[in-house]
Amino acid sequence: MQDDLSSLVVALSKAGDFEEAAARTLSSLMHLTEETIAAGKYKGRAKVLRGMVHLRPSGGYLRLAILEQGATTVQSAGSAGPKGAPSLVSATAWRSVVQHGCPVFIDASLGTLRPYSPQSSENIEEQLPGSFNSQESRQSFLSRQASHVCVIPLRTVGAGLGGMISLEADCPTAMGQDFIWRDCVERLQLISEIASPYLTGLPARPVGQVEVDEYLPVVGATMASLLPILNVFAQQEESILISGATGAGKSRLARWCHSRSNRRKGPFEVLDLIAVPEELQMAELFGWKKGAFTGAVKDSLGSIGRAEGGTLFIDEIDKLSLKAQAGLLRVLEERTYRVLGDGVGDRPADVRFVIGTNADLREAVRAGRFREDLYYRINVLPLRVPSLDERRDELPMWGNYMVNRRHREQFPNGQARLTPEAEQLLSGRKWPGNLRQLDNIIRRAYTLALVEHGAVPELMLQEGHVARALEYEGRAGDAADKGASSLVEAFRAAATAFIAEARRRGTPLDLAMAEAMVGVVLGQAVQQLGREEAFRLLGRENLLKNRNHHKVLKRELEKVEALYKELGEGSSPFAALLAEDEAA
Ligand SMILES: Nc1ncnc2c1ncn2[C@@H]1O[C@H](COP(=O)(O)OP(=O)(O)OP(=O)(O)O)[C@@H](O)[C@H]1O
Repeated sequence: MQDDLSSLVVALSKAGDFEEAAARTLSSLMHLTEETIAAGKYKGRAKVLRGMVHLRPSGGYLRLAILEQGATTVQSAGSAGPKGAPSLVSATAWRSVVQHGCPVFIDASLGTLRPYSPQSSENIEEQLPGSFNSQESRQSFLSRQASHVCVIPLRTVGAGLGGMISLEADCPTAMGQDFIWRDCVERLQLISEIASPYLTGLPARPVGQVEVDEYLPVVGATMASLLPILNVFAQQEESILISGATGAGKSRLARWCHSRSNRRKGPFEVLDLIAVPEELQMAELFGWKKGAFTGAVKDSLGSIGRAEGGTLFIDEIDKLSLKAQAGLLRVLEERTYRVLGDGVGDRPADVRFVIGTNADLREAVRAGRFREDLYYRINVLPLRVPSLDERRDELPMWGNYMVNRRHREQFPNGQARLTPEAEQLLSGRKWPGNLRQLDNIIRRAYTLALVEHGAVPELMLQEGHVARALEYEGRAGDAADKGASSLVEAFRAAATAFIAEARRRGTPLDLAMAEAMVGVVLGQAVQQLGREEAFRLLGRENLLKNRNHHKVLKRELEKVEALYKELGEGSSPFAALLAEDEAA
């Protein structure tokens, strides 16, 4: 063992990248496992199948390497291998090492796991947790002949759990019995500890040519290192959890995953929970039959039904009510769902889920707002989208891409570019609002450039254009970044709610009703601030001066009134105001 360890240390110190370190480590671990089998009662009856290194620092997957028995190089996320993307299900393994903080032995045939404790030889056996009860993870192990699995936490210096190593063996005769893991686990742990700094510290092997498309048009160094994992995730059937700051590009990445999946010919549906009131979430998810509740005038498909054969992206998952969480968990586990008010029974859910969040779901679990079993169930393939500030090398490329994309809407064969000085200006500042904020600045700068140069096919965005766009943003105050995007968000939320209502009703809602939004803002402002202050704040002081404000307020509030009536909601909260104005 001493010699083996010395040669492992030498090999690791020479390793140039993560893949090489993973191959050395896994081959040592598998070799030790084989020796242990050969020395025990399962000699000749057990086979070591493969080992995997999963790097999962907080937030998401970073790297994955798989060493199949007999191979000398790892199959990494970037090299899918002859059988396509490697199957990755590790929800159970991950959950158990996080929960127990020690090696865990899984008996996949029996569906049980045992945390290893050196102090006690007691076998405290547990049923495999949540996600495993669904049979899915268990089936995944069994489908690759893995009857027994040993999972070892991968610790990083000072940073806690950085990932795990799993070793899979095939030994049907050991079903329900203590397999060999207990005999070698401490040595397996020692090897893993020695390898940990190399596995977590070495860079990934550079990927070759990166293919870009409209959903991921710009790939800098940070995103390039995530692409292999993303590629593998895209091709799995399990749920992907995409976390990241607002505006960082989660929904585009979800689309990218769909476009690279086997379901790409199917629909891509989005359910943005920020726009769906809690009481409508179940209906939005599952759909309903006519008469299922008041207002359900005809049958309607829910998001799951509409995503049949494709992908459903559920954004802002932390907004899901506890009741709807139970419903979603059932879909994920059973792969069936029931339409509200449907007496016929369950329907199969042929849908792949991609989940988006910018909230800390672990915190939500701790606070009791999010079900722990659902958290682990959707956390099978986690990915954290880095913020724009974490991938600053992309800034000039994004700037050019965004301006050119806009320009080509007018001039399909034209070109718009940023000057090097303008690029530098973008690169020199922080982007708390991420891609969305950058897009807004580029849009403003583009308009300024058009005003100056006219609509010409070849357009240059100069430093001055970008500076003025930034200045404009600055003038609106430091809170502008947040304010502008949250105001847009608020409008977007209102629009999504409008669409959701139109769908829920099953009867057409006239688009003209959306115009009532102006009246809602105006009415609300007048109620909150008084007439004069409200008109001043909303830039309509002139109406006060020429005494046209009564007429305008009346016109806008009538639209609101009509909307309330149409929706069967009775009088609007501005009815008294309207009566007042009519009397005036
Ligand atoms: N591939 C892209 N092409 C062009 N613009 C993009 C792209 N990705 C992101 N953006 C810009 O960034 C904005 C935010 O992108 P996206 O909606 O994907 O982010 P998000 O992380 O899902 O945001 P949120 O959490 O607020 O829903 C887009 O509206 C667009 O302006």
